[in-house]
Amino acid sequence: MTADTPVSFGFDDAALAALPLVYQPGLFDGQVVMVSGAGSGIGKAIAFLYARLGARLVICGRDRAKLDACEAWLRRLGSPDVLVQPTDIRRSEAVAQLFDAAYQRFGRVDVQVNNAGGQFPKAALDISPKGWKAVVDNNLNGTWFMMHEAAKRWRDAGKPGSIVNIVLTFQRGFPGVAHSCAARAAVTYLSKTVAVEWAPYGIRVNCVAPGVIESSGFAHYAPEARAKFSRGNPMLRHGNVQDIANAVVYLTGPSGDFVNGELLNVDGGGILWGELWTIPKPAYFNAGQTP
Ligand SMILES: CCCCCCCCC/C=C/C(=O)SCCNC(=O)CCNC(=O)[C@H](O)C(C)(C)COP(=O)(O)OP(=O)(O)OC[C@H]1O[C@@H](n2cnc3c(N)ncnc32)[C@H](O)[C@@H]1OP(=O)(O)O
Ligand SMILES: NC(=O)C1=CN([C@@H]2O[C@H](COP(=O)(O)OP(=O)(O)OC[C@H]3O[C@@H](n4cnc5c(N)ncnc54)[C@H](OP(=O)(O)O)[C@@H]3O)[C@@H](O)[C@H]2O)C=CC1
Repeated sequence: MTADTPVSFGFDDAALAALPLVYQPGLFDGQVVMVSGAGSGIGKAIAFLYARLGARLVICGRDRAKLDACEAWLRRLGSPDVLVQPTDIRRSEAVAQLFDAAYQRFGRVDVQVNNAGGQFPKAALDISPKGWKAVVDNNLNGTWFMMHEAAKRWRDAGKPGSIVNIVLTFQRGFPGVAHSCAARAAVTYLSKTVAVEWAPYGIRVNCVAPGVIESSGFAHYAPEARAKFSRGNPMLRHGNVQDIANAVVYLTGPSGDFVNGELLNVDGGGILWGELWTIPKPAYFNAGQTP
């Protein structure tokens, strides 16, 4: 491989579409599932799986070309209908338009998966005010606009619903991504709070925390950091995007009917053992060690 060779991470679309199913086909027949960030990585895997289980899909992200490519697969995989609506989740008016379009087309939304998000690796001391705001806006405010809009419409229509927010394993802190750690912890406790407030409306709210999942998101990290990712958990390997998709379906299907306000770590035990550096590991932590 040369420096110019494009690197891709995770399954290609054909491989993703052919993974073995652990759920019954038809499980989501008649239901409408909204997935943000469905044009790539984990979000695409989630959308593919719901399509294979019979759901109609509403997919959003900022990049229409990626969403259009995904739509073609979703139809091929068995989704009876798909709405593509490019949306920046940070813009509350765009989120409202997304819901207007979804209700106009399908008259309902049953499941919302807030997967869109991300960050850049940087030592906390070096994060600029603009960079901090961009990450918090994307991951906390954007997710909130989506959840809020979904829940208002369910309450007004007297219909139940289920939300899953994709966060990250923030529980031990996360050196190199302080902005995202703060935002995802906030989303998790926001979710626990509204899981109670919205229970009277039949709305469940849960979170999934991926550990290191080999996906298109890897491209945002330095090769030196990536090379060590697989050693960041007791299983000494990456997870894959289907691990996360299966967890999301578990929470939103009949299997998750009595699960509410929960955070499900899908990380190979990474919060219990192992270290992950998205920035170079400071020499301080190697002091006194023999090579
Ligand atoms: C966590 C799990 C680990 C897990 C540990 C190991 C596993 C890793 C595997 C992957 C984990 C993932 O989460 S993968 C998911 C990764 N995917 C993503 O991050 C995609 C989504 N990310 C984004 O859209 C962006 O990067 C995001 C940070 C949110 C900002 O988007 P915006 O378009 O609003 O922002 P921009 O206009 O580009 O930039 C705004 C400011 O942000 C700062 N900024 C933005 N990108 C920057 C960069 N690469 N390096 C420095 N600074 C940057 C600058 O200050 C910018 O100001 P100016 O300088 O003035 O312009
Ligand atoms: N892969 C991993 O190991 C881990 C991933 N995660 C989280 O999982 C989620 C998916 O990541 P992954 O698939 O790996 O990486 P990707 O970079 O492939 O996915 C991020 C997705 O979010 C969308 N997105 C980002 N910002 C916005 C926005 N403002 N409005 C709408 N869509 C947006 C992007 O779409 P577009 O480009 O079209 O805007 C893209 O499809 C992210 O929240 C990520 O932080 C958490 C822990 C670990």
